Amino acid sequence: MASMSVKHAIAAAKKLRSLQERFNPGGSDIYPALMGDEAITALIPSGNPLSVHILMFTRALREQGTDEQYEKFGRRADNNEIIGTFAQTELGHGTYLRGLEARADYDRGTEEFVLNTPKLSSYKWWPGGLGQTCNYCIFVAQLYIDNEAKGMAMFVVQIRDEETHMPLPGVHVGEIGKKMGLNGVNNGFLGLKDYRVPRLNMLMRHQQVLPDGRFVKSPVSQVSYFPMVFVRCMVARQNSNYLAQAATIATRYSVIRRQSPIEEGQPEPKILEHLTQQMKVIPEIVTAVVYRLAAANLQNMYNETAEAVYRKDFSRLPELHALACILKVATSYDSTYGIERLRQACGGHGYLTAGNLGNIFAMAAPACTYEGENSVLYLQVGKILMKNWSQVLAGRELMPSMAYISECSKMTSFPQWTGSWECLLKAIQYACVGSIRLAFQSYNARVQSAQSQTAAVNYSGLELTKAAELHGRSYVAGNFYQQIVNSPNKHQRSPQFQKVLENMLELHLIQIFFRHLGDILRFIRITEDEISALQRRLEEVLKELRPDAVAITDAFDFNDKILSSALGCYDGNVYERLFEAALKHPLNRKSVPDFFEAHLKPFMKENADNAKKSKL
Ligand SMILES: CCCCCCCCCCCCCCC/C=C/C(=O)SCCNC(=O)CCNC(=O)[C@H](O)C(C)(C)COP(=O)(O)OP(=O)(O)OC[C@H]1O[C@@H](n2cnc3c(N)ncnc32)[C@H](O)[C@@H]1OP(=O)(O)O
Ligand SMILES: Cc1cc2nc3c(=O)[nH]c(=O)nc-3n(C[C@H](O)[C@H](O)[C@H](O)COP(=O)(O)OP(=O)(O)OC[C@H]3O[C@@H](n4cnc5c(N)ncnc54)[C@H](O)[C@@H]3O)c2cc1C
Repeated sequence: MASMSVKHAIAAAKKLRSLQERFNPGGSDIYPALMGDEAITALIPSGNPLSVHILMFTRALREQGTDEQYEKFGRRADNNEIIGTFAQTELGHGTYLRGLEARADYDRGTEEFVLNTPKLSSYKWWPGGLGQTCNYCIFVAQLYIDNEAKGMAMFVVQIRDEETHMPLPGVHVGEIGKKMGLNGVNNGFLGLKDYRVPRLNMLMRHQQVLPDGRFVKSPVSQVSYFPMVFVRCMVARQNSNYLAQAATIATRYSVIRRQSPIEEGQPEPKILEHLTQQMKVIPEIVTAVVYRLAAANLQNMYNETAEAVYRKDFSRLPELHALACILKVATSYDSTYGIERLRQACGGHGYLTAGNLGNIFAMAAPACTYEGENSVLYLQVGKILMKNWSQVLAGRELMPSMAYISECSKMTSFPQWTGSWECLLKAIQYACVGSIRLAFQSYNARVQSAQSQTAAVNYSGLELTKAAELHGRSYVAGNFYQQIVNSPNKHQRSPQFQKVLENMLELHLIQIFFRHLGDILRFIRITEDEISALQRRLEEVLKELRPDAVAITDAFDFNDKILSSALGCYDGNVYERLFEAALKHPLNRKSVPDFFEAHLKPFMKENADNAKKSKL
């Protein structure tokens, strides 16, 4: 599987290169070409062993290295002359970066760094492509000068000979073993023993070690985390894609499959006529659209911030960090749970490999873990919300994506309930700000009682993660509302198209309202009749969107090869394709399976003989 994936990945990389030349001739930015990568990524169902090379290794060289270092390493990496990965996580640490054990000791006598993974737990563990594909890596280690810790630093490390691909002396490298999915990625392990690299192999755009050993600190230490921010932004797009693929499959299957008459004596309807089936499938279609739009917004913000960081303007880093965390978490959680809901909506056939929903789930699910485990990132956002609440209390302005927090903080109570879109959106935002206020009271009480900030974060963790989740809902729903209601190109849309978009907005807002009804009722009085009215509107908008479900998913424009699903094929010949896939199964090559003579027949005969004996 690994070699097949590498073969496909190389074909993909060549296509990526051609896309890049088409979209971005001579440019070094891979963004425009990545638009095509969702297709490429989908075409390698066991995962792309070059993903981390493309997304992290090349970008770290460009963004963390000096211009000279880019010329020496980055250009060759961009041109795929060398293949690298991003080796940060260790067997013993993934989340707590300050606990990483790999070390780089500066030897001023030879102007080299001596790299070591001192214990088994210090081994790099997980980096994509590390096991078999890569001959280089960005090695993230704690920097030591005269045995004094200086923080994390990144080093360009060659791990395999470029000609023979043999591991170099002092390098212990290999594959970490089978996973739930992505088994074509050859995630690997890496141990280094007294492995020396020249001083100029430390990426020094933001922090430097001078030949005499003097250390020049980065103006903003967090800029070394920037490669992770980029992938978090990409995860938001990638996972909205996976959800869109699963929604396309389940929608098409739901208008082919007929089951259970709704009226006695009537013919069996398409299962999408059942209201409960509509509630399983249509909200996932809308969620895929909502996150694709949010991810596009985030990508633009990343581009702007990356350019600013390149000019040493770090002012937008905190907001990008907060949004990248919130969207990476929300899209990976909601896509993973949504794909499983869509698999279940396809009944037994959803459980067949030929339906491909299991593989899409296995591709989407690890995004809840990699690039920052989701609950850790929620806590990160919770901490940022606490800082921003202090700003609100001090009457200071907040970053644009948190401006609603200031507005809601000035409201002494929630206005008269109208049930309008603005009302629903404000309700979610108001509940978020109420949760932030409560979390802050708990957190601040702990800090005031002499608990350290870290401990206060831990013991307020449940309220902090709730506030972070509601902030994510507020941001995503607010972005969708703006795109549908206030978009500058709204007038270019046909009235019919605008109506479909507004139905999707109606469904998204009501669905989020019901998902967080408990959180909302904690801060807003809403009567039983007002809630029942929303229930009716939910049923109504599902009915309204039912005729558009297939057209919306067709607009995702996934061809059959990408969906790779007998349930979601464009021609709708589901049963023929399921049967065709079944007949291809190796066990169907013979009428009598080998295990009959070897195992089954003796087993049945032994039981028959014992039965006879017991009768005698
Ligand atoms: C269109 C195309 C379609 C798709 C194409 C294909 C796309 C495919 C995408 C995915 C492909 C698959 C590849 C997967 C590869 C996976 C790679 C990895 O997993 S790499 C390893 C990832 N590891 C992590 O993410 C580690 C998580 N831990 C952390 O980030 C940090 O430890 C922490 C944030 C949890 C804690 O940070 P720390 O510094 O230890 O402490 P503080 O929390 O106190 O933070 C201090 C200070 O820094 C600020 N901060 C933290 N992080 C950042 C950041 N990233 N950027 C900016 N600022 C940051 C934080 O807010 C604090 O600020 P302060 O003002 O001091 O309060
Ligand atoms: C498919 C895949 C690909 C990957 N690719 C790469 C790669 O290319 N390069 C790379 O460097 N890494 C890679 N990783 C590793 C990934 O980044 C880590 O797995 C991730 O950062 C989580 O760290 P961990 O595995 O140590 O989990 P842990 O941090 O040990 O998490 C275990 C549990 O502890 C909890 N926890 C941890 N810290 C806290 C805290 N402060 N507060 C509350 N709870 C906490 C977590 O929430 C979680 O529930 C990959 C992982 C996967 C699954």
